[in-house]
Amino acid sequence: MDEIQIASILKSSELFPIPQGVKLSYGTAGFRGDAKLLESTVYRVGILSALRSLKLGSATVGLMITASHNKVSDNGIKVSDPSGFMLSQEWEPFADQIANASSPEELVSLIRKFMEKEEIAIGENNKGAEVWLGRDTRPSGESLLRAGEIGVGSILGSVAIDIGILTTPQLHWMVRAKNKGLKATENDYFENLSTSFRCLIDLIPSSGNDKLEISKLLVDGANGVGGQKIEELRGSLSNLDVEIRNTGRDGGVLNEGVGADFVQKEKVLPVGFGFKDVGMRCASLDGDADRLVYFYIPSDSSEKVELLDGDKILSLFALFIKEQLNALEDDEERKQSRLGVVQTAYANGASTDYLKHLGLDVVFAKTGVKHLHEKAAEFDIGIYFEANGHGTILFSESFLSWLVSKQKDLTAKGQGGSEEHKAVSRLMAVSNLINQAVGDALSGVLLVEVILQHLGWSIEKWNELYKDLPSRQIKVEVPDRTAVVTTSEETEALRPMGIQDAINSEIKKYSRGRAFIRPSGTEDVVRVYAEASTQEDADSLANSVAQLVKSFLGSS
Ligand SMILES: CC(=O)N[C@H]1[C@@H](OP(=O)(O)O)O[C@H](CO)[C@@H](O)[C@@H]1O
Ligand SMILES: [Mg+2]
Repeated sequence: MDEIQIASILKSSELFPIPQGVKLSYGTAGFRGDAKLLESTVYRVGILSALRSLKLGSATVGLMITASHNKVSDNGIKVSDPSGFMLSQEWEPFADQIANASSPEELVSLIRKFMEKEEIAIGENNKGAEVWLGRDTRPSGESLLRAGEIGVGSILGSVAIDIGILTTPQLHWMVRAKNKGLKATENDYFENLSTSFRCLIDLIPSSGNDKLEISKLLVDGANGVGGQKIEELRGSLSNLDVEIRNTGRDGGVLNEGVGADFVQKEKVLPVGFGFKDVGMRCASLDGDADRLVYFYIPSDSSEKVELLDGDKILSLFALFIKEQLNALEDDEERKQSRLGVVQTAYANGASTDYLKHLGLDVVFAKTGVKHLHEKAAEFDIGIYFEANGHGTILFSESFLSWLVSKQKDLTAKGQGGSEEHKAVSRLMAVSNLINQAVGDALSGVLLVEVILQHLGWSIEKWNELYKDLPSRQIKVEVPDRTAVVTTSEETEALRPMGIQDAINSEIKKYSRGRAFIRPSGTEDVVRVYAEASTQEDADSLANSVAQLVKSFLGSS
């Protein structure tokens, strides 16, 4: 790193002094916290993303300013690798180090060491870095984005491009497309969704179409960016009647009493929905539209909703994909294609039983989509979902090329109209529709909708795939959540010593009891999850485990 470069970082970092007494960690999904304290973090992640681009031959890297389902006064930042996936976990320690560097000099020294270790050069012979920056609708987003731009710009020769207000998955999709040399604008994203949706609609068997009159879908946009983007997309979609509420334009506050996180955790109606909507098919997105859950109001006697969470969306997708694979009649090898599903410890036990019953390979990963994504990528078709509604379907490159050649073969043999050809075409359309980079509520909604139309199913019928075991989640505020250390699958606590034995004794008291604790990676809390055969038991088990957490760790 030469003197001019050092001077550039020293000068710009003076603009963003680090707040006192804040310890930042890249966490489950990037840095998050009170927006007022984040400028220096975003500036520094701007530097990191420029270095990441240089490391990967000046490929485009994405920077997304969002705190997803957190309250509106929070914000956050996450990095999209050139592949469109999350930032490589190998770089997270560096992200932590520079975010916490206490002075401009320390920052420079950390960057210098890291560049040496990673053999990153900034110089005339290299092309500069390119970083695309997006943000959600939070009011703090604009000034944070400027801080990110200044961070990128402090690495000489780098270009920062402001892509504007986007959903997180849109930015990931655009970055992935750009680096694959494909059309990568927001319009291209919309066009890709509407074309592949249309294709799947056209492939619906006519008997499926007759069974169900297409009823209106109600969408809760969490007062965030997702509802606004569906509004933009709606014009180019036929066969989908959708009404969008909580777009954020009608005075509602982001994530307050609305959105996928609220509906999934509280299992009650979001603001803007009422008894007039009994029986309607409803979907809820989160603040940055990478999560999706469905729900309906079963009767007009309570606020409670019937929730169709990420597990149920995963089950619907798995069923549909399996049906298509089964139709590949004459190809034993590909019929055996490895279709696998990935869940976390938060998956409802009944969903896991159901998926295993379907004959699927079910594997578990740690919380956080980066962990699920990695495992799903090991299959020909890997479907992953967190119970909270974040997930997608990954198709391996080799499976996709097989599909392409199979489609050609069948057409050449005059079997263009065969069931097998249709199944191949459906799988190809799904791979285009569903966001291969990250979970995406927009593409998720479209896939759910077209599968329901294909099967001729109502939301109630879909809900009957299996019955959720009653569950309860609680957040416990403690002085130091890092005092909880878990096993790699997060189902057992190794520390504090003795707490797991105490939890086990509680679990034993309940039929189908299951419970675990883990420190949140996005909030300053310890999370408690419990499941049992009745809601009262799940609540009571969760409460007693929460008490244990308080007595072992103290309450704050
Ligand atoms: C129980 C739960 O819902 N945890 C969420 C939450 O992580 P925590 O580490 O539990 O705070 O936010 C993550 C990012 O959105 C998401 O991936 C994850 O599933
Ligand atoms: Mg989100």
